[in-house]
Amino acid sequence: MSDPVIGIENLHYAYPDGRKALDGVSLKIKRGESVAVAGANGAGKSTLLLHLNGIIHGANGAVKVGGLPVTGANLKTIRAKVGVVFQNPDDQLFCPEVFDDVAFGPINMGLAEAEVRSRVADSLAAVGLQGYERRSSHHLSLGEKKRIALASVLSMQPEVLALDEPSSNLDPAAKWGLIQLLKSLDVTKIVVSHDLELIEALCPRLVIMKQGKILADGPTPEIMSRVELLVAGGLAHRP
Ligand SMILES: Nc1ncnc2c1ncn2[C@@H]1O[C@H](COP(=O)(O)OP(=O)(O)OP(=O)(O)O)[C@@H](O)[C@H]1O
Repeated sequence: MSDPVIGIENLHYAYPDGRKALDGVSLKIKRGESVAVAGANGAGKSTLLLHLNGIIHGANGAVKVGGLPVTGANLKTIRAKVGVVFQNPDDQLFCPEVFDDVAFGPINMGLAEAEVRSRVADSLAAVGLQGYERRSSHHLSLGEKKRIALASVLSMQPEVLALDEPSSNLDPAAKWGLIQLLKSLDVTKIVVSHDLELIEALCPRLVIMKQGKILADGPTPEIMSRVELLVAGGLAHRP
């Protein structure tokens, strides 16, 4: 595979308390791909995501974004390239007003005020929440908060969007709205999810993780048809 936008080579990670979360993960993702990462609770999916923009770093070059190793020295560049959207928008939104949350990344990138304003307006329009600039993030519905959290990442115009459980706790209409929105975005996507409907609708490629390792990686329809894999990966259960 030529020039992967994400290249992970034999990544190991244990949390400071010694708990092993990743045990030799290798994964290459091409520009423009939309890849789901699934697996049972505790399989290591979120830990993997946190490595992509260096929230966890220090893996000595095991993770590369556009060929650039994710290290402390490269964090600013890496974070402009990879936007991570957390499962819980309250972990992402911390400003009194929506404008400030969505403007935070562009301001941090040193962009001029006019460019910041235009990026905020464009990102809110992209998530269907035009005119929300002066609303309080903390007084929005969960579906709206998730969209604002996405806008706060889109405003940095990342090359890669990494999303942790984007559909969790959304009602069916909000979930399908989000799927259509994500489908319309022309960026590389890595989507951690247990939601088989979302995976089928959004991601042609599916990676299943188990106990810190990759158990399967291939075309979504093919992997979905292998019940034993879904059971082993904690995505389905036998009665
Ligand atoms: N901050 C932490 N400190 C210690 N161990 C942690 C920490 N965060 C996660 N772990 C452990 O690391 C392993 C992988 O966790 P991780 O959150 O990456 O799994 P996951 O696949 O995202 O699970 P879920 O589907 O429940 O979100 C688990 O055993 C978990 O208990």
